[in-house]
Amino acid sequence: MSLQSIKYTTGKLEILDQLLLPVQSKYLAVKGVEDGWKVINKMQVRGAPAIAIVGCLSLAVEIFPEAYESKKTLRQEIEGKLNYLVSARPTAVNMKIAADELISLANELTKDEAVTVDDMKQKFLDVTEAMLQKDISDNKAIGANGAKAVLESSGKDGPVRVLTHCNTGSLATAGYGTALGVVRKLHELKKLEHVYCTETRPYNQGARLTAYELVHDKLPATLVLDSMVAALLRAKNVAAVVVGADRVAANGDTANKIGTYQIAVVAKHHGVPFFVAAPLTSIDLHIPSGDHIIIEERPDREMTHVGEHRIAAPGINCWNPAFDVTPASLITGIITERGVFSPNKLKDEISALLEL
Ligand SMILES: CSC[C@H]1O[C@H](OP(=O)(O)O)[C@H](O)[C@@H]1O
Repeated sequence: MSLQSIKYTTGKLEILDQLLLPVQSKYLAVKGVEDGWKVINKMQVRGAPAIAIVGCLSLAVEIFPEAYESKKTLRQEIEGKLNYLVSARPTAVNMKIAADELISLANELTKDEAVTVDDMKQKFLDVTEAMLQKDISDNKAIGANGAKAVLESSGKDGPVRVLTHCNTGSLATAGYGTALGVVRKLHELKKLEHVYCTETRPYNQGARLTAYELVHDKLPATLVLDSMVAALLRAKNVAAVVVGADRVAANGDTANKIGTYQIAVVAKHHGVPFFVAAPLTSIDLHIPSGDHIIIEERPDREMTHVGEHRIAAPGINCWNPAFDVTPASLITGIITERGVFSPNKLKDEISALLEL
């Protein structure tokens, strides 16, 4: 059983094909940007941070063996290929933020006459490769900040029961995870009584991926159906809900896996604190509210079939949005590597942190 979603050494990138989990653990070679776009679009690799990392590394392995005649040529290659990778999936912002930062870097290096084209290529490789370790360290900080926030909100010193949705662990990131990083930290602190994970139809990130991670780590966990959340919060003394994010708007509205919004509504009804856990690279201060977030719609077949087995009547219409938007009013706190923010203070406090 491997929980390493991404394997990378300079010039070589492989991803764990998550469409085959939990039955088969198979790595796929990603030899360039075309491969990168395809494995992201097909959701063989998924999760906002993992998408950005695999996208950028797919460009790194493509340019590594190449010799470029000029910095202008290399800059054009970097800009064009990164913008193409952003198109693979529209909702998560991490790939877009990484692309914008790397294009800005390429522009700066192009203008710097002291920098050769080989220097520029090496700098691009160094910065993209650093994304792996930074993501893991960010997730460890998210875990620590989130565990503290969950315990404080519970009004007791634990152990606590938490609910999570979709997959936000090592299979959605470079390792450890965001919301599942909070769960892992609670367990490390001996403050996790139990974690409940939803199956997360139709891709089943919860049943296939989160359950896989929880069993691998031997955490006390129970899989529940998406339709069980209301009954669970009424009956099982859940202290908090902790979910991930694909894009957090400036006002704290959050796009996350479909089903998150209704969990937030049920949590509000039952007075259960609802936390979003995400790195700053999932926060998009350029959009004022969740109304501006593009929601990806995926193929009907992801709803009508499980593998090759049809489970829905032929001919029925389907609506398959991959995400929904939870309004900031339903969110207790947004857990990041730099701290936990109230949605209504997010923009001002993140701007101050980043000196925007
Ligand atoms: C740590 S980001 C995980 C985030 O991404 C998932 O979406 P998908 O599996 O479609 O990439 C889901 O929204 C998770 O919360």
